[in-house]
Amino acid sequence: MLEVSGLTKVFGGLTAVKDLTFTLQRGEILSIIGPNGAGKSTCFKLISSFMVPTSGTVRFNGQDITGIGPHAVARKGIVRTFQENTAFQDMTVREAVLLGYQKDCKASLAGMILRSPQARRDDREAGAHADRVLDLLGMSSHAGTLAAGLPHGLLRNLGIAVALAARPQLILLDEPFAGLNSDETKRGVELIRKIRDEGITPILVEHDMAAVMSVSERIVVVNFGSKIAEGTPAEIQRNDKVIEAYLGSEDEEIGL
Ligand SMILES: Nc1ncnc2c1ncn2[C@@H]1O[C@H](COP(=O)(O)OP(=O)(O)OP(=O)(O)O)[C@@H](O)[C@H]1O
Repeated sequence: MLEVSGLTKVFGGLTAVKDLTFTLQRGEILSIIGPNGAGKSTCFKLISSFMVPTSGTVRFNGQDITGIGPHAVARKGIVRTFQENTAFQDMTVREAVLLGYQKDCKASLAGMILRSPQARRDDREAGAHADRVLDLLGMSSHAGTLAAGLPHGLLRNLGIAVALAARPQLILLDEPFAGLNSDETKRGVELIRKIRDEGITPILVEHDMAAVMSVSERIVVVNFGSKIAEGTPAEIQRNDKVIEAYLGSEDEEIGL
C-alpha cells in the first residue's frame, strides 16, 4: 500500500534522510528504528507530507502523494500521531475524538447551523464512531473526562483515538510507548494489534526495543539517514550492522 522510494531530505549541510527505500503491505506491522538523530521522525514527516523531500517519492495505493501536504495526505487515508498531545487540553475526551471525525460530515454549513436532518444524521454517525473508537482504546469510561486531567498513558491513547477517528488506512505512530510503564506498554502492544485487526495498517517509530521486537512483523533500521537493515525482529537482532550502530549509542540495547 505504501512505497517509499529514494527518499532524501537535506537540511543545509546535513542529510537527515538519505535515499531511503522500503515498501509496506496492507495489514502488516512495520517499525522504523535507529539511534537518536538517525532520521526516523523526518521520515514520518516526509510520508505524512509535513515536509517536502529534497528528492524521492512516496506512493500510496499506487498514487504519487509526495509533498501534497498534510491535509491532502489525511484525505487519502494517512494520519500521524504526535509525541506530545497538548492540542486537546480544554476538551473532553469524547469531544476531542469527535473533532477527528469532522472531515466526513456531509451536511452543508447552512445545514449544520439550521440543524438539518442531514446534520443530525452526521452527528449521530460521528457520535457512534467516536464511541466505537473509545471502546477500541478501552477509554469509554473516560469519555467525559477533560483531556487536561488524563494521566500520560491515556493522553497518549487519546492522540491515537483522534487519529483513528479520521478512519485512516495507514496510521503513523510516533513513539507510542515513550514514557509508558511496562503494563501500559503491554497494553499498547495489544492495542496496536487490535488497530491492525480493525483494518488500519500501523507504522511505528519507537525506541523501546522490547516492545518493537514483540509487536513488529518487519523492521527497517536507519542510521545517519540511510537504511542499514530490514527484516523480521529475529533477523534484526542478529544483524551485525545493526548491533554496531547501536553499540556506544545512548539508546536502549537492541535486545540481545
Ligand atoms: N527542521 C530541521 N532542520 C535542521 N535539521 C533537522 C531538522 N529536523 C531534523 N533535523 C536533523 O536531522 C537529523 C535527523 O533528525 P530526526 O529527528 O529525523 O531523527 P530521529 O531518528 O527521529 O531522532 P530521535 O530518535 O532522537 O527522535 C538530526 O541530526 C536532526 O538534528
